[in-house]
Amino acid sequence: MTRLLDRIDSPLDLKRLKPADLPRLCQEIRDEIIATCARNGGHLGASLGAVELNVALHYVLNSPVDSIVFDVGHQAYAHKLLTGRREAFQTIRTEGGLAGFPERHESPHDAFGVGHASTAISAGLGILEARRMNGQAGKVVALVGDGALTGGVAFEGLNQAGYLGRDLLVVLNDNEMSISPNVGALSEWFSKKFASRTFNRWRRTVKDVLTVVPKGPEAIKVIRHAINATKALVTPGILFEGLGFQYVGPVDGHDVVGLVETFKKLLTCDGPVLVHAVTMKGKGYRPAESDAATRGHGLSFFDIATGKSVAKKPAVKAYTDLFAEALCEQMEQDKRVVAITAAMLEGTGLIKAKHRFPERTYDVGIAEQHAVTFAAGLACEGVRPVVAIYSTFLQRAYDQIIHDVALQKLPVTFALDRGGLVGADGKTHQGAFDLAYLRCVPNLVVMAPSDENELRHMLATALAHDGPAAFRFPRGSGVGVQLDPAPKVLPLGKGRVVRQGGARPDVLVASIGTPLAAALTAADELEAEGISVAVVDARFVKPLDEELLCGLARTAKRVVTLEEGCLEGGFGAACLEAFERAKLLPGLQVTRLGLPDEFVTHGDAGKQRAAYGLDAQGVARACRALLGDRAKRTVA
Ligand SMILES: Cc1ncc(C[n+]2csc(CCOP(=O)(O)OP(=O)(O)O)c2C)c(N)n1
Ligand SMILES: CC(=O)[C@@H](O)[C@H](O)COP(=O)(O)O
Ligand SMILES: [Mg+2]
Repeated sequence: MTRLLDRIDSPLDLKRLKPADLPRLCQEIRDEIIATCARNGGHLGASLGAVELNVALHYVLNSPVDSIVFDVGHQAYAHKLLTGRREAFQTIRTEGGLAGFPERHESPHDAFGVGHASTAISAGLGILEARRMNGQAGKVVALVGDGALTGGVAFEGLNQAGYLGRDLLVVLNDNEMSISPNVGALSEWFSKKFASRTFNRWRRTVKDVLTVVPKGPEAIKVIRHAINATKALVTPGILFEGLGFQYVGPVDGHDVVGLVETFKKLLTCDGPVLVHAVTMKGKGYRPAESDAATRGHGLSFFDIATGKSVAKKPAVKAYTDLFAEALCEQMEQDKRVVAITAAMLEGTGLIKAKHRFPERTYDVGIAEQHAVTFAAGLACEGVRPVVAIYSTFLQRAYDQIIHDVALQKLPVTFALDRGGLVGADGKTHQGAFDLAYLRCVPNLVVMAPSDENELRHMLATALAHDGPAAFRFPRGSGVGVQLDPAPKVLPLGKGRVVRQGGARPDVLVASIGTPLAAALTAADELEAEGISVAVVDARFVKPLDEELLCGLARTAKRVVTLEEGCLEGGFGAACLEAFERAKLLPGLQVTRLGLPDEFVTHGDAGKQRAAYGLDAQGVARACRALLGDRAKRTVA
């Protein structure tokens, strides 16, 4: 039997199906998502859980005249399949293939680009308002998860949407999960939904009774008051009603035919409406349903029959695990140390701390801004908070870092995971900017470890420092070095010479963070060609070891700086500023290696490193280029 899915080249084809065909289509979409994620990895659980919501919305809407604005965008796989990208879907998250998240340039049906959480309501409202101003038609639906609703910006959007009273439809996709089980008072409030089903039944009964009892105005007032009072006790709806939304729900988010009926009705309503759909993360695929926080959220390659990963197990421990162990070690020794994550217990490794020190490990929800200011408050009272957030997500909390922490010199430690290239998640998730965005903040110490030992030492250094400090480390495996017996506190602002390169090296390679390994391999290669290379591991971007770097640069006259971060304002830029201050410019030849001034797309991080010249060959090439004819002669 041919698949219904194969007949759908655009949402218009979907509308040709009968409602009764939709459950079969949903099953076909699920199979396609599972098969593709098994090959490419991807956000399986969120996408499986939102199949019916995607299908029903496209069935009733007229995209791209009408827009679905996704939150995070990791639940949009069915949307991609229904909007002319069925064939390309198998390339998702791979080099040159479809992005894992909605991207405006990829399709006119991707109304808003996304990857970070909590943006859909604000963006959707903006789109709707612009259409009103331009006299354009087009409905707007914001599809938001319960996790995303723990981010303050979602409420900022609700606040304005309720006030403006525009016809925005917000679909709350409530699976009681963020990546881990959703946390917080809001999440507990939502769990009242089951009680609210009972309430809805009771309200219907009361309405039936009211049709038969005599209707004096006083009696009706009393009964209405009683209904509202009861409702306040049992439904999550009053929260949204208080914000000016009409609340509908809870509805079954997997009943595609029911959803079509509900959406049809709600899209004719005036004013903002929030429909509360109850779904299950990983729906329809047992391994993802039963292990929603890990297998259900995001996976690399897996075996469809068992759901077990078939990705090669790395021989060396990941930096994330090492960081988590180092943090537990510090928490063990110092009761003042607490750990904070913004909904990323698994991703940051803090789940280890949560198990060992539940009272001192906080998951604050997808609320990076709050995480940082909460840490600032803790630090005011002598607590030593370690805020573990991915480099890309800490961008959310920039003013909090500056205004709440650095300005007051509060001893908060920032552990930035996923610093540098991240691979398949692409543009929205690259840890490209951290060194640049942190370096310009006064009072902040900024470090990047080159291996596992350095990471442990930098955590100890940050905690020993009476002020704010940050260090960033990459996604993936460490180098595999033997661990020192104990972490050490490093001298602030001091780099280390890892390779002397003789009394008069031909080139200085100044490296920050894990690219050091590439610098050392390049130096070996160049030495075999008769080129002597000094290699410095700067350790600190701020304070920068200007004395060391300028001293060596003065001798070598040629410098290659190396970082896995943006060139604009990053480590290399810091070195240039130092050289300028030391009056070494002009007179010094400097090549800066790093990420270019563009958003780096999804692909294989290793290949991307090579393409940007950040691997050993790239470093060697840059050194040879600085030596020009001399290098050519030596190589010849
Ligand atoms: C600002 C930000 N912080 C953290 C993340 C990482 N993250 C991706 S999905 C997710 C959970 C989202 O939960 P929810 O919105 O309920 O969607 P679900 O996965 O349950 O469908 C988190 C924390 C992110 N994308 N953006
Ligand atoms: C959707 C999202 O933002 C995260 O789930 C992200 O994909 C995490 O990726 P890793 O934890 O595998 O780096
Ligand atoms: Mg959720």
